[in-house]
Amino acid sequence: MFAFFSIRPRAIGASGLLNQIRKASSKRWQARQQRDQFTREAAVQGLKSRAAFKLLQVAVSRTQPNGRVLGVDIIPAQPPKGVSTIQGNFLAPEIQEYIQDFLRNPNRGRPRQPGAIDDASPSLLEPASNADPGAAQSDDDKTREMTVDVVLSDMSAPWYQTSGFWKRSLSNPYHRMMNTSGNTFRDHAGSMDLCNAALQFSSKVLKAGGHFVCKFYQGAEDKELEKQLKDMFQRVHRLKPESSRSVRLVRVSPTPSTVS
Ligand SMILES: C[S@@+](CC[C@H](N)C(=O)[O-])C[C@H]1O[C@@H](n2cnc3c(N)ncnc32)[C@H](O)[C@@H]1O
Repeated sequence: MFAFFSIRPRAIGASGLLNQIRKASSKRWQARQQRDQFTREAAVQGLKSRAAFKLLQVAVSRTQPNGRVLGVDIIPAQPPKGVSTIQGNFLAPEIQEYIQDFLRNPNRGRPRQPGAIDDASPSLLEPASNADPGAAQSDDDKTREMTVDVVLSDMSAPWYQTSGFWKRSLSNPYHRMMNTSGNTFRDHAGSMDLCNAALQFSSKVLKAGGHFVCKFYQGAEDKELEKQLKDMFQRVHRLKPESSRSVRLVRVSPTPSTVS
């Protein structure tokens, strides 16, 4: 159920008070941004925001010159140069299948060479092959699909969009939705679903020796996630990065055993 509320100031004085509160909160936000070492550093390095410290732009710089970086988000996001993006719900099986298709094709996400023919893409002109799409994949086929070095998830359930609907350009998409509801249990449960989906997906695409990183909100179910990680990977680290302001934690697991 959705409910709409509007707050109408009862007297002119109340409107002034609201403005003052807004200004004070905006000043506090600005002061905190200026103090924040990671925001300052991001500005110096020309990165999009402090979030970039955790994510895509860093991924691009670490994987140059031959790597590929694919970002997935349910809301429109302008990718940094050198990143491919898919807009879709990662929890939907068809989106995960689409991502796997992308990964299977070694030419996707790379600069096109003049005159090169993309052999790995299915032709739109020729009839589809007679191969039974439901045929079971052999173990060899599955292993060949495990080509990814790092799966990194900082997904957190988007909250309702409340402003910015008028922005319609791709380079400046509408405001990001809030990423926490303020309800600790709800944030935790939502983040566990997203981490579990990312982990399950990793078991299909991560190569032996690959890494899995995910962000989650602490709670009752995270022990179970940690147990699963320990079954799949040789080392599991749990930490709260310095650049994170909130109580969220990140679990990092380098040097995994073979994921099957
Ligand atoms: C903390 S933000 C990450 C922002 C982004 N990494 C960046 O650097 O700007 C969490 C993101 O997870 C996305 N998200 C949440 N649930 C998702 C889902 N089911 N599928 C895809 N993306 C999702 C949200 O839309 C949001 O942009």
